[in-house]
Amino acid sequence: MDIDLAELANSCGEWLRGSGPESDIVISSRIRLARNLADFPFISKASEQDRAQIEQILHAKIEAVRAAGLLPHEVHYLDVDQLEEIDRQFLVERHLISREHAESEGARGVLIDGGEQSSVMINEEDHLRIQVMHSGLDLESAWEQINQIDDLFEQQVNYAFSDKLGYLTACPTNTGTGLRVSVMLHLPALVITRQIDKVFRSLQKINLAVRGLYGEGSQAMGDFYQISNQITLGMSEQELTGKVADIVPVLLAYERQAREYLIRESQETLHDRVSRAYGILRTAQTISSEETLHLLSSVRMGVNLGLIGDVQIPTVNKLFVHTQPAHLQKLAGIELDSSDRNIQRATYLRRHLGGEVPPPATQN
Ligand SMILES: Nc1ncnc2c1ncn2[C@@H]1O[C@H](COP(=O)(O)OP(=O)(O)OP(=O)(O)O)[C@@H](O)[C@H]1O
Repeated sequence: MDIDLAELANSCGEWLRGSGPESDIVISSRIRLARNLADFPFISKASEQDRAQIEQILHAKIEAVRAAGLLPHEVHYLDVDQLEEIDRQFLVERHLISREHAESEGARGVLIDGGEQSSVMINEEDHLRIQVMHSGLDLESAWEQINQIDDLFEQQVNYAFSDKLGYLTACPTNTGTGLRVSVMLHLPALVITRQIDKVFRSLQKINLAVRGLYGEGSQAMGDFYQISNQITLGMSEQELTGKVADIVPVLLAYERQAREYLIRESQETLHDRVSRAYGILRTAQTISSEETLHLLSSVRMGVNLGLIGDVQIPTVNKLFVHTQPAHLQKLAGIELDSSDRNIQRATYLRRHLGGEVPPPATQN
């Protein structure tokens, strides 16, 4: 069950594969379920001993299910409490665990499938947080996959469930279905044309949440936005999935209209913005991750609009993640401080975008 994170760093997670329906704008679709064991207190009230016991029980069940050949893919279990900080950060950048899971303390783990489509966090805010991520707009099959994983766990353990309320969760906002359905959208033209706030205000009015690249409380870096349901009670899983799915075509139409407007009204300015971004990424000698995300966003839009021809979307998507701090260090195989990371990031970008890379220094 061992997984080599350095090897994993070389690949790209499923959600950034850059394929699937509407993948020019819809980066990925994610569904997660919050579940708890009936016989233990919620994590907020659990003792260290409870947490350790929950982790042991769930880990043992996973091993049993795996040994019985009931898990569809190759899976890996990681003891998150025992991981180095950089490895935990790496899993956050990969969107396989949340920042809270990386930063909290005590017995906790994560189950990851080899294709990185699914992961199950143990002892996050709830005892179990199951997630499935697919590239592009693909909520239906993500739902089918997560439903199967959920059924598998439900056959093994006794979930906290009330006939009246549904699944019981640590935070009342998740009670009921325990479901969050989200799509990660790339909306640079709505940002440039300053329409994004208006769009988000309308989404909030219909109870949809808008979050940044790393979920709750995170910034909208690289013009990536997650749109998800805010309510989990009083609606079925299908209705909640439909609510998010129904809004996506509307948002796609807005973003496409904004892109057409930019091309029609200010093509030179747009082309200049995209070309400058590409130029900086191909030539910079030192660059922060924030600036990289910002510039890659323009390049991504430029590729989709045919303004840049010699780089593909999967490459750009990969660069969004590979230039994050923990990935850079995993790829380099050494720990780097912030200023060395900026140099390493610039070198990595030049190498992957066809810029000039100096030959390795020779020793006399
Ligand atoms: N569509 C998506 N594609 C890729 N990653 C996603 C997507 N939606 C959410 N994530 C990632 O999942 C993680 C958790 O996100 P977030 O905090 O919004 O949701 P959550 O699991 O519902 O947690 P909470 O209960 O705190 O609301 C974050 O790293 C986030 O970036």
